[in-house]
Amino acid sequence: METVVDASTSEEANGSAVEKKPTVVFVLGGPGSGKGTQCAYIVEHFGFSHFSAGDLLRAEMNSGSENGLMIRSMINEGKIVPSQVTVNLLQQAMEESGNDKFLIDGFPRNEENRAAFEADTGIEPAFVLFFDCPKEEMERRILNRNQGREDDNIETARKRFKVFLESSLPVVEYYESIGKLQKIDAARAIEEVFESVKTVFASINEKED
Ligand SMILES: Nc1ncnc2c1ncn2[C@@H]1O[C@H](COP(=O)(O)OP(=O)(O)OP(=O)(O)O)[C@@H](O)[C@H]1O
Ligand SMILES: O=c1ccn([C@@H]2O[C@H](COP(=O)(O)O)[C@@H](O)[C@H]2O)c(=O)[nH]1
Ligand SMILES: [Mg+2]
Repeated sequence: METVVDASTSEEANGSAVEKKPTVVFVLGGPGSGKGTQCAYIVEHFGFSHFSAGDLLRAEMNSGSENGLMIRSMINEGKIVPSQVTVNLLQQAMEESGNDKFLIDGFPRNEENRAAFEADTGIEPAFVLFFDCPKEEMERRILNRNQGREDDNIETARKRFKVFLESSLPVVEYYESIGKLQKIDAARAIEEVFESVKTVFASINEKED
């Protein structure tokens, strides 16, 4: 199994060099909960590279690749693209970034995604941010987004909410069960949400110092 790693190494007590794994934070939350919006602020303040799995899939869909049609059909139905496609795109983006701190937004979407990422990269997240937001608010945000996304319509949004409840929430619950979940009330103004996010990242930085 290939491990995605930063080129840097650290010395073990016996003097042998060991690969230093990148820091990964998964950013989860329902459709329209504000993941992308908050990730942009985190990048500015804390030096992470941000990869939205949905954005990577949309870019792949528009690139004319052999997976393009399959990805478009899955996105328009609100379904989860096979893990290997998404994990490969994430691995490639991480490798090309030259960074060793990553925000992975909107992934893992289900248990299979979670297991595939861990198996292929050997990386477990340092922690998981979860943006908790009522469905009515997420629906309002999606329908007002106006970024030309084909899946921002009421019919697909409802399918995405259903998939979120059935497949993605169990992943959130898993991370809660192992003590890695940082839950944020996302039903507030953008700046207020970011105040809570900042507290989480600041306390993690303190622990590392
Ligand atoms: N706290 C907030 N209050 C009001 N509007 C917000 C807030 N956060 C984000 N928005 C707006 O809601 C819309 C959805 O936000 P964003 O794209 O960040 O969500 P997302 O979780 O990445 O959604 P998706 O899962 O569909 O990619 C955007 O138009 C954004 O400007
Ligand atoms: O890991 C992933 C992430 C996304 N998808 C598909 O893309 C759309 C849109 O995702 P956003 O995070 O809202 O940008 C999502 O509904 C899925 O169809 C995916 O399959 N796997
Ligand atoms: Mg997004």
